[in-house]
Amino acid sequence: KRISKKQNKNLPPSPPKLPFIGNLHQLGSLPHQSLWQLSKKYGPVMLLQLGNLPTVVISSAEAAKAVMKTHDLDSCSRPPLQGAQRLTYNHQDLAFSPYGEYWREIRKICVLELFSVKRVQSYWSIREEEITKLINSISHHSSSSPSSPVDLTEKLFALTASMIFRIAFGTSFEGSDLNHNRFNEVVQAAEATMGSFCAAEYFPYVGWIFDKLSGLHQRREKIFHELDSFFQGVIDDHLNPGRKKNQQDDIIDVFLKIVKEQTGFGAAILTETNIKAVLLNMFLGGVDTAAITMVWAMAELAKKPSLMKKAQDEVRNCIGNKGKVTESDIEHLHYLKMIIKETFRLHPPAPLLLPRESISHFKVNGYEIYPKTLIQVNAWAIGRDPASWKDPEEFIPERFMDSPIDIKGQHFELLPFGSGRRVCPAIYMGTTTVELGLANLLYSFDWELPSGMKEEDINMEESTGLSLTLNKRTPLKLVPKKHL
Ligand code: HEM
Repeated sequence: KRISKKQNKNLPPSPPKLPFIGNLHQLGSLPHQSLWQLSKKYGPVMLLQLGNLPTVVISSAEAAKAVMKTHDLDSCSRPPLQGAQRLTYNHQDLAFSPYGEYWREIRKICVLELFSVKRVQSYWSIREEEITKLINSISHHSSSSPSSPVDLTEKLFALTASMIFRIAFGTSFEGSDLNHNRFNEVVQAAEATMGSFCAAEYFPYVGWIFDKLSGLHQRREKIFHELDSFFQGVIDDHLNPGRKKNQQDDIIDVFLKIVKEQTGFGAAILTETNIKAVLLNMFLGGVDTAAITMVWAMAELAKKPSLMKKAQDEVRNCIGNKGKVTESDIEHLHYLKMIIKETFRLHPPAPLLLPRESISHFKVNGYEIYPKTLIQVNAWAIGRDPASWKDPEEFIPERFMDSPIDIKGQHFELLPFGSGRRVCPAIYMGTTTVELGLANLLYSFDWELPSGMKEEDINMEESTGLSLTLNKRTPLKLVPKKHL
């Protein structure tokens, strides 16, 4: 109804829709790819009707700049997604909270206190210790069964989960109530239920019935209670005066100090619920994204051994016999940084970023965008746009050799972390993890394909589903040969 009232206005082009579901059936199992195909026909600013939700899809650097820079303030809210509502304590987190006083306050705390360069650097020893554990476990595998492959996907997810766990809670999995596997399962399940098809999102009034029948509602409740009681347990433990404190503040210590010292937090008061909601963002935002990036980078290098060798020569010439790469070495690894940018271009971990919602009326490329429209920026499509990239399907890190393009949201042809007010607040934390992890894998081992496999056999398909992040469909398995 809302759209038909505006029929005489200049709305973005739309593919034909079906009654009731609109364009939902056109999303397919890989929405970013389906939307990319549709954008080739309907243009870089396209209007879809997803059930009840008018949705504008942005698929060019120029249109992304118009939304995320020129009209950032008009478009920087988040839609009140039902999928995320329960798990974020009614959108009291940072990532899904609507634009307003609360979001500004919590974002300020996160940027200044939790994800600042100084804070992230203070956790250097956690990152280095966890990477040393990973290298030791791969070395052990390589000496006990020299020609068998390791599952790098599994190892790298375990690595990033352990790092974030220690940074957030000050203890490792071994010292906690929840074991490693169960914790990973719960985090993956939380992510899946956030991204999964939630009928209530698209069909208000009746959608909840489908969600009850499909079991989505019950699954979400179960995950919510498990995560909530775990987070509460760790917070209670930190509040216990008899607790033996680490030398260094973990994220819960930092938060609890803010709670204790706060005189006022905007109009409201920061509570334990807010802490739990932001902890959830850290796990859902921080574990998968860095692991996925390392997996894709290793898969691309395994497909192109000459690039793998070039990267190894760089890191080995730089580090010599030191035994491991440390964070201060990273600034010298220019080729590695180009590999990471190229990986982000072809495999942005969040291909559609996070959805935005428009707050006021504005125009993009001459088309009208109305308030309360959902906006999806297709970073995956923009990274493959031939208008911005030569040979876009090819993995060529050298394209960044003399290029000013970086990944921090100032160059709209490359947006792995988004841009504008909603840009990822943890870019430094994410890139540091990826750089250090990859550098050590390349320094410590030569990587071979499992016997009988050729480079062209490596499966580069993306995992299907409506998850917010985009993983490689099959695990990456390579044979490590210890270098030193
Ligand atoms: C390689 C690593 C990472 C990538 C590629 C990534 C990507 C993104 C993207 C695309 C967004 C949405 C931006 C937008 O809407 O324009 C985002 C937001 C966010 N990310 Fe990250 N992220 C990474 C690491 C992390 C880490 C390590 C954390 C926390 C520990 C984190 C926490 C968040 C939060 C809280 C938001 C929401 C910000 C807001 O809405 O104000 N991310 N990230």
